[in-house]
Amino acid sequence: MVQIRLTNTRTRMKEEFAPIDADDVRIYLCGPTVYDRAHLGNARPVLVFDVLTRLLHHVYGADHVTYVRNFTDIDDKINAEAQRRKGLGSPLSLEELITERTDETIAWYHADMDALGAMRPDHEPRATDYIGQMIAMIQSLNDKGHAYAAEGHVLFDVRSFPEYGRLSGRSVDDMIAGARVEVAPFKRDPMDFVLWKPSDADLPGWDSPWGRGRPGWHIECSAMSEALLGTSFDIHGGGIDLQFPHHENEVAQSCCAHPQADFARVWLHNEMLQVEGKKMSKSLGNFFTVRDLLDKDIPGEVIRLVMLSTHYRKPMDWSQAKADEARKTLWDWHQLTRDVTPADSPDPRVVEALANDLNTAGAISVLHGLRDDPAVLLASARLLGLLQQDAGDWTAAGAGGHDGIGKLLERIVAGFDQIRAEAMQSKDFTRVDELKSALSDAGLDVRMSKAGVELVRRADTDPQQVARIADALSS
Ligand SMILES: Nc1ncnc2c1ncn2[C@@H]1O[C@H](COP(=O)(O)OP(=O)(O)OP(=O)(O)O)[C@@H](O)[C@H]1O
Ligand SMILES: [Zn+2]
Repeated sequence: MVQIRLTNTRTRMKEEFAPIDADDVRIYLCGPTVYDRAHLGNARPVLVFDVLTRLLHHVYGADHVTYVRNFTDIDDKINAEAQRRKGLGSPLSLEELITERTDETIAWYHADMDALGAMRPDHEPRATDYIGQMIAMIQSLNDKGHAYAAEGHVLFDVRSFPEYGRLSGRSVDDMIAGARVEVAPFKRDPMDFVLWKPSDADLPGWDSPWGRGRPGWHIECSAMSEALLGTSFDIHGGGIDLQFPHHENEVAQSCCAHPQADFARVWLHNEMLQVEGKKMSKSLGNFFTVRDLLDKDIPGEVIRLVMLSTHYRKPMDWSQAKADEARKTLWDWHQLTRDVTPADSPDPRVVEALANDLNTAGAISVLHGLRDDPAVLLASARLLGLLQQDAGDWTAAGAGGHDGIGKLLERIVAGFDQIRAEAMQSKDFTRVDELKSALSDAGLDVRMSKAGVELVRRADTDPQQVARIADALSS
């Protein structure tokens, strides 16, 4: 059997992976808070865990892996959006508006992650369906002396868990010095964190032994992972930004509630997708969504290849040049593997690369060497979720051809028509001529008539150049 090795954040070592139960390998990924569209950074953990799942399926069998990814559907930002809609005069109740917002966000999330070729997890629990389990866990922490109630809140007492800080490698005192922690008069220690808090009368809340309220974010994942995977499971992951405090707090809760169990044995954290050296994030406002890219006719598969070209533990950024390169590669691979039946098994070097701490970049470079063996190329690429059967535009016949160029052409024609109209007014045709020669260089013939501009593809049409022209016209 292939030996998988993974870098465990908990031990800071690359370890040989040995599942608790090879018949049921259990993994949990912290999923999104469903208040808005996923940005490109949010897609990174999804793709990393998708490749991990595919590898586990390959090694242990698809029926012997359980993959859970939650939806956090309790959040101030969700409430704020519902209140905004109410303010705009919606006849729905606040509760209905909250459900409307979370449902639509989950539908977007599914559509966007599907477009990236990510498999749906086996379970996608919503926090609101596990409130009972959260209350029970908080109660048990309270009973064991790890939590205390104060002013309608229940707080976790970090000083009651000597290992607090081990996952992120910091002592409680260092954390207090370095972190911006919420100081509240009812906290015994500034690092104590909320397990339960009161809810305003007009906002969603649940009855509990501590009054009407709602759970803190961290307890959600502790309760949902236990409910679906048990008190000890194999791999828990997310972006490195979650290591502290979210994952540190999950460890504290779960290990104190079940001192005999391991909680998560391996912690897997992906590095950040960055924009000019900073984490792409909603709060910094330096983000674009997966949907933005898809709408610019960048196929999901191109996004996937770009993301997997960098090892998950390295920061990376997105660039048009990377997308162009990936588009070219995929175009080539799709041509090579058209009508090819995949080989029975992938190239062992691809499996080996992935088994070595998910070395996706290494696996991709092996793929580049498989041009002469399309059947093996196809089987191997599929282990990375590439060249899947339903890869969409690349193989679809029709106006767009094989590479999703159709929509780009529509945009270029619209831009061209406008430039031509302006030129007729000003009698300056420089831009029209420039555009015509750029299009010709990109492998498109331009036909102009009274009815408008028509673009005709030649055999040498270069999809990347066409995409660049379309982008330039719409910017
Ligand atoms: N720039 C990024 N690069 C890689 N992973 C990221 C990035 N930003 C967030 N993530 C990951 O995305 C997942 C969903 O996170 P979450 O829903 O908390 O994000 P968010 O709050 O919408 O995003 P943000 O961090 O931008 O405010 C988490 O696993 C998180 O670690
Ligand atoms: Zn979580």
